[in-house]
Amino acid sequence: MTSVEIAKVDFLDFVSGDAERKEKFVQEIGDSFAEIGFVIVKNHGVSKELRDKLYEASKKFFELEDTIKDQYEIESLAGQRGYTGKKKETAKGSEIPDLKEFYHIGQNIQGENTEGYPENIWPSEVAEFKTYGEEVYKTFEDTGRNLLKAIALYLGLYESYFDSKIENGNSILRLLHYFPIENTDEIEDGAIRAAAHEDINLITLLMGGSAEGLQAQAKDGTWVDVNPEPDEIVINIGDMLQRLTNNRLRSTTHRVINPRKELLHTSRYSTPFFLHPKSEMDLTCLKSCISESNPKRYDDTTAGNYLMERLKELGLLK
Ligand SMILES: O=C(O)CCC(=O)C(=O)O
Ligand SMILES: [Fe+2]
Repeated sequence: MTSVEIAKVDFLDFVSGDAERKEKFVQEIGDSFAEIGFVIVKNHGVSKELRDKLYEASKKFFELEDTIKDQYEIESLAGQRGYTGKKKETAKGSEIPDLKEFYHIGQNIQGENTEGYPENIWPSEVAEFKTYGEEVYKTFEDTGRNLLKAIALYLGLYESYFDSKIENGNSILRLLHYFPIENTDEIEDGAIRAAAHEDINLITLLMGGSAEGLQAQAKDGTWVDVNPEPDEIVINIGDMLQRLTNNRLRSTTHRVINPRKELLHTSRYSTPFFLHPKSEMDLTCLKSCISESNPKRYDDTTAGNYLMERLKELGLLK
């Protein structure tokens, strides 16, 4: 059995202005997304300084008492903004809640057309949370737009194909904390940090797993460790892009496993950015991805309807 390689690429190759480097980048990420659904990217645009600042702010928030954090959990928002408490989210198909808590920051558009986008919630105890959260959100929107340009080229579409579809899209920045477990009696048998799941959105940009644990499932079922360097981010394909490309690009199942017993009492922090389009984006499978050997696998739908369906499955929307 050959081991599966997740491509490591340099984002500067895509924006270098050198056609050959650009073409190589497109091919490498596309092939890796088609094979394992993941790539690792360096020089992605979020500076070390900004990364560190967001991490500090996140740490400061999650170290607050649960009773304070609970004030930022607003049930009517279905987890789309603000805090979601410990052991609340259960992966699709799993019975046991994940060992995590998280905070969601969403799209912030000024003026008209804010329909469907609830306002963000900011914790008054950690003022920097808003400053750095918004800055990382914007940077990831830019990096994500560029990565989608590369993906469009790989698929034979025009480079800016996704631009209008993701402008002011419904993306979410998730500050995640896998909390320390002092005593294994506190956790249900089989509970892990994040049970096996697929992401719902177009692509995910994941920053700064402060500890190991992320694994992606290869086609043959084996679990592959995903361990980027601190200055790299992990990109993976979500279900919306898998659907649009009729499975040509893979939305790979992934999970975060628990550390060994001696390290269970330590935290793990990470920050995924779930890049979503606007709700009206048509997710009908691309004609170029349908063939006799790969017949159309999905019914036509829009991003908005698909998201509702998935949130209901997660028990977040009634
Ligand atoms: O924490 C990680 O490394 C991955 C998180 C993840 O997969 C998710 O929140 O969807
Ligand atoms: Fe995920």
